[in-house]
This record gives sequence, C-alpha cells and structure tokens, in this order.
Amino acid sequence: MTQEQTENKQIRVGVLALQGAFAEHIILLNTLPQVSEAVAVRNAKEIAEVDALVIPGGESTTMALIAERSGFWPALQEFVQTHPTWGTCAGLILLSECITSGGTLTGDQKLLGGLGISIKRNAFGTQKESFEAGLHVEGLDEADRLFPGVFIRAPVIDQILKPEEVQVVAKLERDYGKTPKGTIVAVRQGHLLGSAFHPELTRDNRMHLLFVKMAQEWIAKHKQ
Ligand SMILES: NC(=O)CC[C@H](N)C(=O)O
Repeated sequence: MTQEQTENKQIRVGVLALQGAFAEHIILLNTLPQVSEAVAVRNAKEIAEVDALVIPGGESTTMALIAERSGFWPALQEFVQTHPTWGTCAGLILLSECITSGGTLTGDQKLLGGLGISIKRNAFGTQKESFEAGLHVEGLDEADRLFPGVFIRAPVIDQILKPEEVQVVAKLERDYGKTPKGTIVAVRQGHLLGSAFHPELTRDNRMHLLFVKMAQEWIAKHKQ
C-alpha cells in the first residue's frame, strides 16, 4: 500500500469502558467515515483488537483501581505507550506524568503517563462549577468556528514538563473563576492527545475527527 492509501485506511477505535462517559464517545466515533468501528474496551483481549484508544471522562482514581484489580493495567499501559490514545478529562489525568497539589508535584495517584505535563485536578471546583467555554482548538476543521468545551469537575494542565515535545492545542480564552485566561486545556505529544473538556457531550464531532486523522497518520508512519 502507498503512504496515502495507508493514511486513508479506516481504523478500529476502542473506548475504555471501565467507568465514565464511554457510550457517548462510541456514538460520535461511529459517525466518522474514517472509523470502521468504535467499540468498548474492557480487557487485554479487547484492547489487542483496536488500532487506537479513547480514555473517557469519569473518575480517574476509580478507572485506575478497576484496571488494576482486574489485571488489565499492564496491557493498558503497554497499549498507551505504543498506540494513538486520546484522554478526555479523567483520561487526560491518567495520561499525565504527575499531579500537582497545592503547587507541588505529588506521586500519590496511579497514572499511565506518556504526556510530559502535570495536572491540577478539579481545578474549577465542584460539579456545580461546570461550564461551557468556546475554544480555538489547533488543527480543527473550520478553525474559526469555536469549539464548545464542556468542563465538568475538570482538570487543567498546570505545567508542561517537556516543552520540546508537548504541543499546546487549546487554552482558555478568558478567566473562569480563579482560573485565568491562557490556562492550557488541551495538548498533544506524538501519538497522544489530551483534553480537559468533554467533546463527546456535544454534537460537534471535530475533535473526534482530529484524533482519528492524527491516529491514521501516526499508524501510517509507524506501523508499516
Ligand atoms: N469529568 C471528569 O472526567 C472529571 C475528572 C475527575 N475530577 C477526576 O479527577 O478524575
């Protein structure tokens, strides 16, 4: 196959379905012609059958606990190190290298890692402080049309630990409570994408398209 044919090849996308908003991701991914099928992934056998993975929002500590107790954690970590993966909200937390608490880095939470960033969890407060923010997301189709960023007990990217490798994909366009304009809310590093907000809770599938195209390109380059 030529490079172009491989880049256009449909991919099978898994959505980690241990806990959280996985069903909505599956629905949006299945609207894309680039996706042959989007399926729930709950164990080592199922993850071996997909080309790329989405880790949804939910509760990052609970997801880690379930993956660990069921013996799935090592296969999940191995997949994330070697395949295109997008973490949204709790998923972004799991893909980060460390958590910041009160301004200092902590090693308290079990993480998959891969993104050279530190995360501040629940940066905007409780569920009551959920909101929607219009965002310019780097690389989206119709780039001028703001993307509806849905933030629910959302984290923010507190520090970029590997600036030479991590690319900023979206920032807050204004202050939200105590979180200032310019705070980073989406990043990319190689085969990994992370966003603090929930694109699966909107009708806008452009972020899903961005990830799927990024995954296709990455697979075409690295998996021939
Ligand atoms: N909507 C979400 O995914 C919230 C993330 C959650 N606060 C956590 O720490 O895991």
